[in-house]
Amino acid sequence: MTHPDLSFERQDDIAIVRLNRAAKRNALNDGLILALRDCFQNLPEGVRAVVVDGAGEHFCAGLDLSELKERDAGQGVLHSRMWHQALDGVQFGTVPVVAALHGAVVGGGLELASACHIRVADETTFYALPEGTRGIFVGGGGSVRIPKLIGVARMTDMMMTGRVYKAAEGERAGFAQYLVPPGQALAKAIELAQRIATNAPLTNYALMHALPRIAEQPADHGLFTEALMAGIAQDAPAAKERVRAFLEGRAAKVSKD
Ligand SMILES: COc1cc(/C=C/C(=O)SCCNC(=O)CCNC(=O)[C@H](O)C(C)(C)COP(=O)(O)OP(=O)(O)OC[C@H]2O[C@@H](n3cnc4c(N)ncnc43)[C@H](O)[C@@H]2OP(=O)(O)O)ccc1O
Repeated sequence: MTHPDLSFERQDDIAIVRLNRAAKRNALNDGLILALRDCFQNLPEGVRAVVVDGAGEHFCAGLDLSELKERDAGQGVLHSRMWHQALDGVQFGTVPVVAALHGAVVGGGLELASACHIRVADETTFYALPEGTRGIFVGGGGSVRIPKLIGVARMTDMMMTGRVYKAAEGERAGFAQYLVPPGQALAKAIELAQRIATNAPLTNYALMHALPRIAEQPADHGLFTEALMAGIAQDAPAAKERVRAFLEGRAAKVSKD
């Protein structure tokens, strides 16, 4: 994985993917979005969870606005689809992704954070969607993902008024599941990723892929899918070993596959 603005660090079963463009507050230009897409499409074998964070004072300042001015409507649609590909790769990829947030999580940065499965924010974090006040629209899947975290009404208010949510209010609104002291988001995200990496892969797969789909389905479809997942999951050797270990009062032998 080689891109000057995206770093990749392997730590045993987990990987840390870092936006590394601090001088521009990790603003996402086309090169960086494509690098992110390629990174999640080509995770090395054995990576069982990923942490995404940003270098410097901020997680991410969103779309690189210097690239916006050159685009017509048709190019804009394709650009948005490119972001969708990249961020779908985060949400619907192969392994769980934990976002470590600090400073600005704005615009496309919030879209990236919302594609992750768990968000840890430190107390310097703030959330905003400046798209509305800049005369543009979200294009990285935000209109689909962000209302699922905070609701349509809050998102509409943020986009219409430019409202900024500070860390604690943002956590209460639903942006983040964990709020930690300044500078501790990465350590907490790594701790969570390491814990998640010990889950049975089928469990993580079901939680990443089945759960959000079930939540969208009419009740009878959802219950049907849930029953299938319940049956498949409990039949997996990893599940049998883990339940047996609990009943026998010993540590489970955790397999790597
Ligand atoms: C429409 O189709 C789309 C849309 C999208 C997604 C859209 C969006 O993301 S819109 C939101 C864009 N982002 C912003 O409006 C935030 C702008 N930045 C800031 O408000 C601040 O920089 C800050 C993040 C709060 C940080 O403040 P501070 O620490 O004081 O840093 P600055 O001095 O302001 O900036 C330093 C340096 O970085 C450059 N920079 C910052 N943000 C951006 C940016 N978003 N784009 C480009 N450059 C940025 C800033 O200009 C400074 O540069 P210097 O050269 O002057 O040092 C998705 C997909 C679609 O299809």
